[in-house]
Amino acid sequence: MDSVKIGLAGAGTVGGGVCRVLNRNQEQISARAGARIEVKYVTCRHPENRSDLVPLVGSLGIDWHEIVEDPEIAIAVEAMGGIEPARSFILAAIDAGKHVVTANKALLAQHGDEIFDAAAKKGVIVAFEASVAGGIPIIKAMRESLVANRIQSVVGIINGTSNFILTSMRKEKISFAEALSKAQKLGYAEADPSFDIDGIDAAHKISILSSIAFGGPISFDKAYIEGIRDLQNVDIEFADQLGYRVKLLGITKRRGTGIELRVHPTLVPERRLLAHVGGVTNAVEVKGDAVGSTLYYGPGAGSEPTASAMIADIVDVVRMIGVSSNHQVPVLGYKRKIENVDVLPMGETVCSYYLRIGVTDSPGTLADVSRVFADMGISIESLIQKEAVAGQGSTSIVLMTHTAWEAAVQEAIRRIEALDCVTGKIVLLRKEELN
Ligand SMILES: NC(=O)C1=CN([C@@H]2O[C@H](COP(=O)(O)OP(=O)(O)OC[C@H]3O[C@@H](n4cnc5c(N)ncnc54)[C@H](O)[C@@H]3O)[C@@H](O)[C@H]2O)C=CC1
Ligand SMILES: N[C@@H](CC=O)C(=O)O
Ligand code: NA
Repeated sequence: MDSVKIGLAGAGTVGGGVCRVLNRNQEQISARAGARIEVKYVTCRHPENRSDLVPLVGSLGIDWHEIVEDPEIAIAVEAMGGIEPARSFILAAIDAGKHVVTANKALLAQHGDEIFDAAAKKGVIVAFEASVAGGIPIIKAMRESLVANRIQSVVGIINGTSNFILTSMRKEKISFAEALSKAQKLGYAEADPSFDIDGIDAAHKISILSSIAFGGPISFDKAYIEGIRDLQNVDIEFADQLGYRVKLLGITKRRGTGIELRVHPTLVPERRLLAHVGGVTNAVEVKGDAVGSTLYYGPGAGSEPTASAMIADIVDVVRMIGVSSNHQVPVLGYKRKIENVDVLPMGETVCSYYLRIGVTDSPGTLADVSRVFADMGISIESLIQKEAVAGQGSTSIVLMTHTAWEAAVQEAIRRIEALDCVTGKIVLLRKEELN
């Protein structure tokens, strides 16, 4: 059996997992790939601390240039994370005629155009299954298995860390900080965890999926992004009482001649499958005109689940070595715009809303608030007015709206916050019906 040599830059949670799984399942993987896959060279910042990897790989070093300059290495695997030097490593590897496998969604969301362009010119593959939803084969499903469809929407829980935090806060009643620290210890979080809790990582991922679904370049810069950092327990509890779970969702869907692209904490009806996806697990619902609604579920982060996706890419590349780039699966709908759809401004999206309004406990308050909604043409689906705590003189109105334009809801909030009877900022969460 022939052998294919790979060079791996980055040997942390993900890179370490790639070495372990490749070594453990070497025989099966090689038989399936039709070639023996050998990790010739691994680079990381502190090879002196990675004696565990020594028996698993050819050699360990610090300088990724060695991978790029080694003509024996056919596939450069990037698991360093961040923008630099990951971008330089990938571009140099492409320039040297190597195929690339990466888990780096931040890099692809921001520099994907440059990287895929360079790869197309060189006729090499850039594979990125691990970049979205960890071990779930969502990229493969969307690029290959759903190719017959006009995609209508992609909606998912695509950040394991924030889902882990939300689940722990709700079930174990532990604090946000404690849940985040647990997720970091388990290797789920990004090097900068604000990417996870501020929705940026989910936005990187949904931008990649949106580009695959609808064609055109990756539009991360046009995504609306809101994370879970400011989410309060009281809203998780109200949502529960109303029959919803709060999930951080990545959403991209057709609306008229455009597409919505957004990430925010979302109320998901309890009866939907996505409401019950807990911990680090991810789930993505893809709707196509031919297939209908499909759901992909599995571990969205962690060492070996992510390694599983990277090794699948490595095997795919091994099978394609020598095949002309015209016969390879195209990267995205990329550049050859499949359809002429642009990302809509957030004001032009349509949702139903949960609003919690702090008000003084005085006559006419509810009428004043309701009048603003009526004036803006927003209809209220349900409303709870909490009883005032004795002696405090203030209370909350919690309401759900029917679908409305985001711009109209924002204007209503501006007007309501200006009323004398309203105390403080209104809390807004969006709702998604799903299947
Ligand atoms: N941890 C996870 O569950 C998942 C991570 N990813 C992505 O995989 C990539 C790697 O993530 P982790 O393994 O979690 O990170 P990590 O921090 O555990 O590992 C990073 C590795 O890269 C090396 N490295 C970083 N910067 C370097 C530099 N400038 N020069 C040389 N070596 C450098 C470090 O020494 C370390 O070995 C990131 O792009 C991340 O977004 C993707 C899916 C899941
Ligand atoms: N930090 C990410 C890792 C996987 O992409 C997450 O929590 O989902
Ligand atoms: Na994946």
